Amino acid sequence: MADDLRKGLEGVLVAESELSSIDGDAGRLIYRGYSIEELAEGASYEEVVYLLWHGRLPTEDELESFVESINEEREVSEDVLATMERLAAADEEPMAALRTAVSMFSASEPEGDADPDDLEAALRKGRRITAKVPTALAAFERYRLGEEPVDPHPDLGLAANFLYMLSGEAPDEVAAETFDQALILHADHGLNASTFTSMVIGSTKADIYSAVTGGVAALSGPLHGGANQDVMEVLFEIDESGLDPLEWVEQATEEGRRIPGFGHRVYNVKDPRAKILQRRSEELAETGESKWYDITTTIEEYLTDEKGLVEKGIAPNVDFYSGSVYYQLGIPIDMYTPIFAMSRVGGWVGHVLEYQEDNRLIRPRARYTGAEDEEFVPVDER
Ligand SMILES: CC(=O)SCCNC(=O)CCNC(=O)[C@H](O)C(C)(C)COP(=O)(O)OP(=O)(O)OC[C@H]1O[C@@H](n2cnc3c(N)ncnc32)[C@H](O)[C@@H]1OP(=O)(O)O
Ligand SMILES: O=C([O-])CC(=O)C(=O)O
Repeated sequence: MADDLRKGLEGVLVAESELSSIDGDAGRLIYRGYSIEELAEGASYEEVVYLLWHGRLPTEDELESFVESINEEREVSEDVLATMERLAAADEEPMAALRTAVSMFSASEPEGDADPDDLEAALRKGRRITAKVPTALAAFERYRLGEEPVDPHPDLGLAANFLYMLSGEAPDEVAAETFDQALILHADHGLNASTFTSMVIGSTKADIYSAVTGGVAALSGPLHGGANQDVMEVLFEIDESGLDPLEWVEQATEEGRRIPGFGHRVYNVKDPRAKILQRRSEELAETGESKWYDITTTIEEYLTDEKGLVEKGIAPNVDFYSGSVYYQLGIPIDMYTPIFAMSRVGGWVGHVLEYQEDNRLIRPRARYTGAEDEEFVPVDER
């Protein structure tokens, strides 16, 4: 058995997957062979989820019935709503509320505890989770505002409907398209920490609700999905500091601060999704507030040109520009990471089921560095 220790499992191959592939040196991302740029431009989030789950793009009819099958499952139980209301009143973090909601969804699962080897049933459950996450999240936000939840809109797709359920108003075309694109960009990304977490849970043949709940938990950390909120916090900090963004970033790097939204385990160059989101942020800045876009580009230029971070392989990741996009869409900051989760459900479900087709319990080991041959002394003699 190999004894080399790969901390953080960096570069370790643990599975084969047909879902997505990242070329970290070229800055290229594909979902099942299709470039992220083309999918972001031409597909909808539901289309991409279909692609991830079924291995090919849907026909028009297939897409229509897939969207319908998601829309039919969007309602959440009264128990979930009541819990969202209580958690909102208790000022709970949205990611924690979402984690709780996903865990609760299983209580109203119409197929009950299906056979763990029934992957078709698991996929239907995954579809129910995908459908319900936006409803639970939007309800949580409405309760926080002291408002009643808004029922899902029968004619809107997942992205537009989420914005509708947040505000009670149907979004304009630009907002709906931008948000849909953001969901596509976040849908899958190889064996990132949250996807791997879901796969580990799935590999024990625990159900898909458990696997997705674990995915939400893993995504919440600042080294992973939590970074998009941190980027916006940094932009606020800069704005409130009264410093020129350039001065701020000089000072911050001198203090050795890590800039959220920079660096990635796989990319050594700028993340292709950051490029797309940067363009969206720029477009929104043209008709709205340009401050946030300006600050982010100043930081990026400084870290690239002056600090040479990009030469060291530390470049903007997907989280760097998503914050300013969401902010301009009027989405509350602490919903950014839950939105990431809302999209990544597609990838989590896809990877868990793909792995289970040829399942092997995931169980690595640690090199033991503790004591040997200690003599046990009973507690009353210690
Ligand atoms: C959706 C996502 O999950 S994308 C990632 C979101 N997370 C962030 O944006 C948080 C900021 N970034 C980071 O903390 C890291 O880049 C990670 C966690 C994403 C990747 O980490 P790892 O691959 O483990 O790299 P690691 O943390 O070992 O850093 C390697 C080197 O790059 C430096 N570095 C990494 N990220 C940054 C950063 N954002 N700013 C400044 N320096 C950085 C580290 O200081 C380290 O330098 P050293 O070797 O001189 O000590
Ligand atoms: O791949 C990773 O390590 C992080 C991630 O989920 C992403 O970039 O979308």
